[in-house]
Amino acid sequence: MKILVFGALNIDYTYSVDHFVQKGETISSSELSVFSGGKGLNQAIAFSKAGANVYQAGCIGTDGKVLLSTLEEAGVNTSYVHVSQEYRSGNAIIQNDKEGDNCIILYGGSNQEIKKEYVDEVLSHFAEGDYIVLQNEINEMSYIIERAKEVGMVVVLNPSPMDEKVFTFPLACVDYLILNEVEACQLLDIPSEDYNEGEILVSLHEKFPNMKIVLTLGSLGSRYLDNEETVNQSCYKVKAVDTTAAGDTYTGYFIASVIQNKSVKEAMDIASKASAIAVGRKGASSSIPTYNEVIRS
Ligand SMILES: Nc1ncnc2c1ncn2[C@@H]1O[C@H](COP(=O)(O)OP(=O)(O)OP(=O)(O)O)[C@@H](O)[C@H]1O
Repeated sequence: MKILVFGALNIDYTYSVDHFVQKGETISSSELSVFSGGKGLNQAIAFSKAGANVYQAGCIGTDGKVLLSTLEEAGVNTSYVHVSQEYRSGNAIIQNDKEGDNCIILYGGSNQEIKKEYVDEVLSHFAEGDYIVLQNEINEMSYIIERAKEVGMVVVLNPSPMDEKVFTFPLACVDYLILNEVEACQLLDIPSEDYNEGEILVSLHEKFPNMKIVLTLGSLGSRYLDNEETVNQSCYKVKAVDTTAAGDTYTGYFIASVIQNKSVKEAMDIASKASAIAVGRKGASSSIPTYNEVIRS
């Protein structure tokens, strides 16, 4: 059984600054850190660390060698990643000030240059029963979902970041929907303050009765609902240092565990343990723990 994570790969340039740059101003940065990111890359790494046989698809520029190295070091198969000669890799310019606040310029770059022929080529290497895992940071999402379903793949969607495009996706083709509370309320078009988690989950199930739904709730844990069972999972207590990639870690570990024939309850438990460890560490993909770290914790 193969898993394909088809999503965005980003180079994050993080500059430490005294204050955010103002209109017309030039400032110096005391430190530059370069990180590999993008929800596609983070989730592929989470799958690999969870012990899954995972392939990455997506498009980078010739400046994106660092992204391939990060993936390969984590054990992700990168042979289907496309290297564009025309576009730069997706990237983010992040200013990080003394108070720890961020201000970000995001450039989609090659992440927004996915071509249908490339999608067809990648999917020709996969078969019925393989899994495809998608987020919402690349173009041609509807085409990818439709084609993956035609191939007979199990479709996992994490509709993040949530925007109007998600409403145009062929959602009837989605088997697993993994999302946080804010994304769920946007998808249901309801104000979050008027509904509790249970009501949100039931409303999602009414709207998408054939999906297996995982609602993540930050430090309040997570909930699962399908036609057969409801499972509530509390989170593992940890001193939160950096919540970046908590959801990506959860998605990778949850689906990897389901594929390893663990029960939903067991999969949620492992995913919660893994994401709590990630929350307790600084960084995005670098904070995702290995399977051994998770079971020993
Ligand atoms: N403060 C925390 N302490 C322990 N576990 C946490 C904490 N925050 C998140 N988690 C775990 O991570 C899971 C996913 O978190 P969350 O619901 O915040 O996802 P998300 O909003 O998609 O995250 P992100 O966008 O930051 O990657 C939660 O269901 C929980 O198990």
